[in-house]
Order: sequence, then structure tokens, then C-alpha cells
Amino acid sequence: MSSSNIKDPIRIVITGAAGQIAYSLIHQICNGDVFGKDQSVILHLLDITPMMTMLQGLVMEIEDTSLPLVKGVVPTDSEETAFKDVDVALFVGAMPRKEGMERKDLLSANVKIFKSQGTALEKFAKKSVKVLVVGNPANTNCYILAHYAPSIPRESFTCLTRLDHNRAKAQIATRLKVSPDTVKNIMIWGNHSSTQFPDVRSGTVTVNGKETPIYEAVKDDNWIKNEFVSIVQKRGAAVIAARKLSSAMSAAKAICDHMRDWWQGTKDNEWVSMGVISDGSYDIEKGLVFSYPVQIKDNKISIVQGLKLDEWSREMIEKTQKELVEEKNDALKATSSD
Ligand SMILES: NC(=O)c1ccc[n+]([C@@H]2O[C@H](COP(=O)([O-])OP(=O)(O)OC[C@H]3O[C@@H](n4cnc5c(N)ncnc54)[C@H](O)[C@@H]3O)[C@@H](O)[C@H]2O)c1
Ligand SMILES: O=C(O)C[C@H](O)C(=O)O
Repeated sequence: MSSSNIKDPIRIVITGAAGQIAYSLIHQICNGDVFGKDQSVILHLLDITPMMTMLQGLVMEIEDTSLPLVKGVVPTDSEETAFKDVDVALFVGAMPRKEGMERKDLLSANVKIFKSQGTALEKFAKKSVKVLVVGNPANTNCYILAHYAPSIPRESFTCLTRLDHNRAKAQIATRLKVSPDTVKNIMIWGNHSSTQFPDVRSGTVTVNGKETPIYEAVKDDNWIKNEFVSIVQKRGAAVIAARKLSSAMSAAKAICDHMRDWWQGTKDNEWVSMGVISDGSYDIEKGLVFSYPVQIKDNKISIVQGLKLDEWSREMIEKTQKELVEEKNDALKATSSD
């Protein structure tokens, strides 16, 4: 592409920029995989003061990629500098859990980061900023961030459940020995936690050239309702048990999938999973950050409507909603006391 066709840069802040997810993420953003091959970028890289030397090394590496879409890099430990005039905000920076912890065990430590950064986002970012929260517990951190940035439209806040979505696709594909890109219209409901509901009741898969409902192709409802759901719910913990570090490469890939679809739209008649601020759809408490099946057109995220819920799926959704309400109340308590 000639440089005259390149669009003016957008400003993207990545928090936790010296961490392991950011290390896998930055190259994919800089090479145009996410925002388009014609979209130049200025990166704002935020981390805490002790990580500034490490961040300098990362800046050197970004320079050394010599990618033409990169028009600037701003490493910083200042929230004001980080959030100033940003178009996209990727909130990765937070403590990851260790083996044996649930993600909500991070709540009291991490939620305070999101109060502070929400306040800074409100003050310094463009009002049109698109927000993705990755740091755990992702849904509740996103809730707090939005709470402290009231002038930014509610539709601009999302949290990452695309990793769970991709994990669910991969499990179905492996079971049926097909390519994951033939698995369509599965969904993740609720919290990015072990109560999430990976739902394949409306999903299809292409087997021997024929698009087939997943239940029909798998021919084992018991496996879907038990083993499959449990593997997806606990996949993050399984990765931690094996790596002694939480997932990073797959998380970075999921961040790219999420932002690319938001920026460029989803395919016709297909949906993906995103944590969004609930508008009350499917009787979920309005205002909770809840993962739904969504479609995106012209940068607008719409929750897929009219899906049928049977008794089992209602129970699963109710359980994950209950956990999110509890997390929200704990987070509001933790942030109002300081
Ligand atoms: N939603 C998901 O699907 C998903 C997937 C994987 C990981 N995660 C979560 O993402 C987060 C980051 O994971 P990681 O593996 O990159 O962790 P990491 O420990 O490698 O990196 C985190 C970085 O955040 C920085 N940080 C801490 N406090 C900060 C602050 N106030 N401002 C800016 N930066 C700050 C740290 O210094 C560190 O460099 C964790 O909370 C992890 O649990 C979420
Ligand atoms: O499980 C974790 O704590 C990390 C991340 O949220 C994941 O799903 O891999």
C-alpha cells in the first residue's frame, strides 16, 4: 500500500504494557491486523513506575520492527499522558491470578486500579473512545471503569470474553475433527469466570461440506452439557496450572479478534461474544457488564435478540448473573471506602 493511502493515526492506549499479554499483542496492532492495513497508529503505553526501564526496551523493539503504520510510541507512568485524546483504550494492566485462585479473588486489588483509570479516562480521553477491559475480574473491572467515566457512552464499554468464545469453538472443532472456522454462532453468556455459560444450542458446524447443528453433529448431549461446559469454564485455570503463568498468546489473539470485529464489523448472520453493559436483554440486570452474543455493523454493537432459552440455560444464566451482582456489590464497597 502506498503511503499516500494511509489514514491519519488513531491513538491507542495499552495499559499493563510491560506485561506478557501486551508483549504478544503489540505487533498484531502495529502490522494492521486489527484496525486495518491502511490505519496508522500512535501507541500510548502505560505501566507503573518500576516498569519504565522495561518499557524503554519494548519501545526499542517496536522501533526495530520498522513497521510503517506506527507513527509514534508514548511510554508513560502518567494516567493523564496515557489517556490523553485516545480513540481506543485496551485495559490489560492488572494483577493476574495464581494457581488455586478464582478471578474474583483479584477484585479488591484490581478494582482500585479501574477506579483511578476510569476517572482519568473521563477527564482525558476522547468521548468517542472505544474501551476493552481485559484485566481480571474483567466484567466487574469494566463495571467500575464505566461507573467512574459517566460522560462516555455506555455502548463504548466492553470486556473480553472472546477468549472463552474461541476456546469453545476449539473444543467443538477438536471433538469433531473439523477446522474451528467452520464452527459458528456459539456464545458465552455472563461472567468471564467459572460460572460462565458456553452455549452451543444455536451453533452450527460444517461436517463433510454440510452445515449441521452442533448438537446433531456431536450426538452426545451429555458431553456438551457436562464435560464441554466444564472444560471451557476452567480452561484459564488449566493453562495456569501448566504454565505457572496465565494465558497470554491466546488472550492477545482474542483481544485482536474482539477489536477487529468492533472496528470492521461481524459477518452477516454470524455473531461473537462480548461483555457489554446490559440493557436488560434476556432479563439480565440493567447496567451489569454481561457477556452476550452480539453482532456489529458500522461500529455499533447489538445484542442478538430472540434466542430461545430452555430451563437449563435459564438456570446457567441465572447463576452467572448472581455472581456478577455479588462482584458488583463487593467492588462498589471496595472502591467507595478509599
Ligand atoms: N479477560 C481475559 O480473557 C483475560 C485473559 C488473560 C489474562 N487476563 C488478565 O489480564 C491481566 C494482565 O495479564 P498479564 O498476563 O499481561 O499480566 P502481567 O503481570 O504479565 O502484566 C500486567 C502488567 O500490568 C502492570 N500494571 C499493574 N498495575 C498497573 C497500573 N495501575 N497501571 C498500569 N499498569 C499496571 C504490571 O506492572 C504489569 O506490567 C491479568 O489481570 C489477567 O488475569 C484476562
Ligand atoms: O484464567 C485466568 O486467570 C486468566 C485469563 O482470564 C484466562 O481466561 O486465561
